[in-house]
Amino acid sequence: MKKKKQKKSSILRFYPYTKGFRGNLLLAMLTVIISSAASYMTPQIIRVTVDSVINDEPFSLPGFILSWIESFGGREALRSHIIICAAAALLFAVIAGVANYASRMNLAKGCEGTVECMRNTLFGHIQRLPYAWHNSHQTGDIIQRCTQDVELIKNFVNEQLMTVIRTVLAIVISLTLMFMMNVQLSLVVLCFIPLVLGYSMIFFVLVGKKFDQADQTEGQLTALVQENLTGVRVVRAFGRERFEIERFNKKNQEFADLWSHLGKILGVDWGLGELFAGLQALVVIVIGVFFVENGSITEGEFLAFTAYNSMLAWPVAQLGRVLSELSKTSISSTRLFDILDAKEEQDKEHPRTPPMDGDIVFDHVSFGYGEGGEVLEDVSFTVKAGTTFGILGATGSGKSTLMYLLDRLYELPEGQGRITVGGVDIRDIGLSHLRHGIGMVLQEPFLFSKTFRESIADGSRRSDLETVRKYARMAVIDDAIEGFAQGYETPIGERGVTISGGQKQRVAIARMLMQDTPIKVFDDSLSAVDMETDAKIRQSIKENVHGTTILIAHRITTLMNADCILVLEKGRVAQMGTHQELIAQDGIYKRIFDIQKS
Ligand SMILES: Nc1ncnc2c1ncn2[C@@H]1O[C@H](COP(=O)(O)OP(=O)(O)OP(=O)(O)O)[C@@H](O)[C@H]1O
Repeated sequence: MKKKKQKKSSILRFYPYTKGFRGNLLLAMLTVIISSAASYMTPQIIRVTVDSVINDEPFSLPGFILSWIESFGGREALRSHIIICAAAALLFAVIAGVANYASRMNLAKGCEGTVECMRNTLFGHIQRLPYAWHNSHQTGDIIQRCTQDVELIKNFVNEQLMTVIRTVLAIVISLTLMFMMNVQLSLVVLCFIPLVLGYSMIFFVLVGKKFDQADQTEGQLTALVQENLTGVRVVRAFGRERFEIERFNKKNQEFADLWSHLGKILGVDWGLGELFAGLQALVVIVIGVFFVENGSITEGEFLAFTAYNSMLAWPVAQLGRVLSELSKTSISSTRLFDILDAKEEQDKEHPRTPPMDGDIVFDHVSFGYGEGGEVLEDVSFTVKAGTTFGILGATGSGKSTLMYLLDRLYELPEGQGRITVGGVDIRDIGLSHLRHGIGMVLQEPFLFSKTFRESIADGSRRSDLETVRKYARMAVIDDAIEGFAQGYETPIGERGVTISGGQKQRVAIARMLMQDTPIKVFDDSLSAVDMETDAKIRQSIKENVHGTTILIAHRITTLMNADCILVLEKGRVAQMGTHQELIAQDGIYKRIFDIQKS
């Protein structure tokens, strides 16, 4: 089999997200070069001051600087105005400072803009990913990828990439200047670079496992808190507080131990880093003094040399850390591009937009979710336009799967039957058109954190109170909402009032009814309301609602008035007919009816 081209974490893949901020990023790079170059000029000023201003060595400077010094009065003028040398050092320090500021500012703007663009793209992409993809990925993991992984990449560019650029510049600029001053002493410094770099990289690769462990423990700690808060009711009901506190304390202790252990290891690294730097300085000083004595280098050059040597030590050690952290960033970018590479839901090239008020036909439909085998086997039935169609079946018989397929939350593969609405295969219908034509209320509906009025009007063009109340009355929830102090303006959800499962279902029913879709699906959505309210809602829907209605339920009373009832058994059609026809047969429907009647 041809191997799929691996392109997941290539750095070039970030390029499109920099659009609009490339100028800032480029400026950041240019100014960091200026800042680095300026800061490496100070040792040169010291060298010239010592050798050619204080002592009598000839000036070793580019021609244009020499002619400027001559026009000013030469060596003597500088000697009597030594402040000029100090001012030159200050000037370069100011240039370095201003360039550094410009670099930081542009980098922050460029990075934030790029990351904002990435987050928007990610979020938009996730909205368009198939439901199957969402079902096969953990929500917590997706959130972590969109937040922490994006942040890690941002920090890498913001901090570490700049460290790489600065260090490479430091090595190139200072070594060039050092080689220009003395080749032998430069070679001594050069020998230390791979040593410090290698040590630092090996150290951080070894310690990297501990960092991963600390990350994982942090994730577990967060998950533990999240689980505890979500399941607070169970914790209280079962008196698990002490157990939960002990569990948290244990994990927290593990986390703290890991970090204090890491602190010790990092302390060793800092200590060894200082030792390396000291050793390097010692060698340069000993050899340098020897060279000064035998006249190989001047005093000024020696001073400049020691300055460059100490300026190099720390960035080189940092570079080792950054290079070893690159693998962490590359894991994060692979995790991000895993999401971005997932295929979005797609329409056919010329999607059709037929009226959605026709017959719904399931024609020899078979479907399985993957490894678990077939969930639906050769299912065929017709829901006549404008009628109420009931679906009854045991738990796991495939009732919801039928609706997922109708809404194309899962795509029915070619060759496994057809589903049509008004004679048009749903695979040919535009996704948005199809879903706008089908309203669905699930057994455990999700309500956003809004007021009752906003929740019911969600997705509809109108949101005036009178219209909202009309649909709330249909869903038999109006009285309950009016019972709250703020009525329809009462916020629900995390920051608002907590409502019962049955109230939630009825708000969701009102929301779906208000969208007034030609097809309405109630997927076990009356399961949490009492029998009396169930009957009232069905009566109200019968009187007020037009279009095709599909009712999925376990209770026969919920379905018995439907125009046609399908009985599903282990993914197959077991029976189909009206309530009267079905109770007249000796089948599963009658058995359930008898059980529920008694
Ligand atoms: N996303 C999924 N991935 C894999 N298997 C699934 C998925 N969703 C459902 N199933 C399996 O498919 C079968 C049918 O599930 P489905 O939800 O359609 O049944 P149901 O009749 O609606 O059940 P219930 O009455 O409990 O809601 C079950 O065995 C279930 O475990």
